[in-house]
Parts: sequence; structure tokens; C-alpha cells
Amino acid sequence: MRVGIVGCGGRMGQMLLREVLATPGATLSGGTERPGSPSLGRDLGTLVGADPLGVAVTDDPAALFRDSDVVIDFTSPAATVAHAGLAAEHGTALVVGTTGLSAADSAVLAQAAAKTPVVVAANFSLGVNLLLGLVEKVAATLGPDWDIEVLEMHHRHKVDAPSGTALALGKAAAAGRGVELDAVKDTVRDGHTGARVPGHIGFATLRGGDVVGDHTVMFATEAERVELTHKAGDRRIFARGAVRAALWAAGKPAGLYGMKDVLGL
Ligand SMILES: NC(=O)C1=CN([C@@H]2O[C@H](COP(=O)(O)OP(=O)(O)OC[C@H]3O[C@@H](n4cnc5c(N)ncnc54)[C@H](OP(=O)(O)O)[C@@H]3O)[C@@H](O)[C@H]2O)C=CC1
Ligand SMILES: O=C(O)C1=N[C@H](C(=O)O)C[C@H](O)C1
Repeated sequence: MRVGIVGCGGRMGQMLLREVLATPGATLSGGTERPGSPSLGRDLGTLVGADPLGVAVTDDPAALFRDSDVVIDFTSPAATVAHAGLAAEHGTALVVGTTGLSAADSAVLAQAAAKTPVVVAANFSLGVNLLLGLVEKVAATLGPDWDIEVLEMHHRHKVDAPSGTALALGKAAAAGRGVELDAVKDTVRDGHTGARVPGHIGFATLRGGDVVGDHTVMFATEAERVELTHKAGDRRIFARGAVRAALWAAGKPAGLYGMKDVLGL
């Protein structure tokens, strides 16, 4: 299976290169970075401390999509939208981990999914995907007297907030309660906010140091609190899940898939 990595010089891009090189049945077809990037021209192997592969980082995503069965994208929303167009044009499967996507960006991914398989997940770890199911169940079980708050912490370089995972956890909690997250989410509290609105789902964002990704969903009522937590200790867990999704997606019918489909949850 020929797997390409766009944004291969990034924190996740480098993890993905290593994971593809270590995965039986996967062959690295190439990697891209944006025009002007200092990584351009570097060997994909030496970029991640492995033996040279004789394949250089390019700024030609069209060629990468043409020469790959599946491409993995952990970049930025603008880049992901452009990559979705190339995936549709070349019929290449696409695995998207980019977060901070707008509704319009997600609509572009859905359009591409009409032509080619597209897997999108805010978090590719096994633990978080199990947690999503647990959160939905707990939210459905506990009554409206239990307040739901989502707390997340990430490294100082993260550019979107709340994290994609926090929003997915909030969505799972809202689904458990039979409501739409957009109708009940409180993502900003500052100043004289007034008392908590019953039924709302609150979000709190912490940024600092090199934290890979911590998420806690809190269910709080009078004199009692239930907390469900996931802590990521290494980005490898995301890369492993994304490469698994890539091998699963290539050859599937066109469609929009999630990690639930990949993991059979
Ligand atoms: N779903 C999941 O499991 C996970 C999702 N993520 C998400 O993945 C995304 C990337 O995270 P992270 O790796 O930490 O971020 P980085 O900034 O380290 O990596 C992003 C890379 O993409 C590059 N890039 C930007 N635009 C383009 C383009 N047009 N073509 C090719 N490459 C491009 C960037 O280059 P440059 O720096 O030069 O702009 C950078 O090298 C974020 O949205 C993050 O939230 C992260 C971890 C897990
Ligand atoms: O930017 C990150 O690092 C991460 N982003 C994803 C998110 O926004 O949920 C997943 C993970 O928590 C790491």
C-alpha cells in the first residue's frame, strides 16, 4: 500500500513517517511541505533519523496524490481543504487528523468523500475513541441534574481551541442527552457570566509546555462528581491509529468514515 504524508516535517508528520516505515504492508510514497519550507529537498529517512530513503520532501501535493493509494493529512484547515480537492481529483483515499476545521471545511471533506474514501477523526488514539462511547453512555444515564464540563490541556504550540477531541467529547455527551452540541456549548467564560445555564456543556482550555494531550469530561452534581480522563503520553498513539485507518481506507468505497468504522466500534 503506497502511503503519502502531507505536512511531513511537522510534529505529527514526522511521527507518521516513522510509523509508515515501521508498518508491514505500507510503503512510503513521498512527503510534502508547503512552498518555502526549510524541509524541502531533505531526505524523508534522514528527516526522522532513519537511513536515507532516496526520496526527498517536495512541495508538489498533486504528484503525491497521483502516486499514492492513500494520503495522511495532519496539517492546517486551509491545507486540508486543498488536499481534499486533490484526493477527489485523483481518487486517492484520504485520512484527515487536522483539527480546527470550520463547518465549510467539513463540507469540502464531505464533497471529496462522494468521490473517494475519506476518514476524519479529531483523535486517532484507541483510548479516546473508547472514551467517546463511554461519555455518551454516562451522559445518557445521568439525569439533567448533572452538569457536564470538558477540560483539556495541550502543548504551548497548539493553535486551535477547544481541541478537536474536546469538541468530539462534548458532541458525544450532547448526543447522550439527545441534544445538538451547538445549542448547548459554552466555550468562553470571562467576566460576570451569571450562573451556569442548566443543560449547557462547558469547555475549559489550558495550554503549556509539551503536554501531548489531556482530556477530562466531568459530570458534577450536588456532593458528587464523576470524571473520565484520557492522557496521551506520546504522539505515536495518534500516528499508529492514522496508519491503521490508512490501510483500512485504501480500496474502500467512496464515503465519509470515522474511527468508529475503522475500529469496528
Ligand atoms: N487527529 C489526531 O489524532 C491529532 C490531530 N492533530 C492535529 O494535527 C494538526 C497538525 O498538528 P501538529 O503536527 O502538532 O502541527 P505542526 O504545525 O507541527 O505540523 C503541521 C505541518 O503541516 C505543514 N503544512 C502547513 N501547510 C501545508 C501545506 N499547504 N502543505 C504541506 N504542509 C503544510 C506545516 O508547515 P509549516 O510549519 O511550515 O506551516 C507543518 O510542518 C493540528 O490540527 C492538530 O490539532 C495533532 C495530533 C493528533
Ligand atoms: O494539536 C495537538 O497536539 C492535538 N490535537 C488533537 C485535538 O485537537 O484534539 C488531538 C490531540 O489531542 C493532540
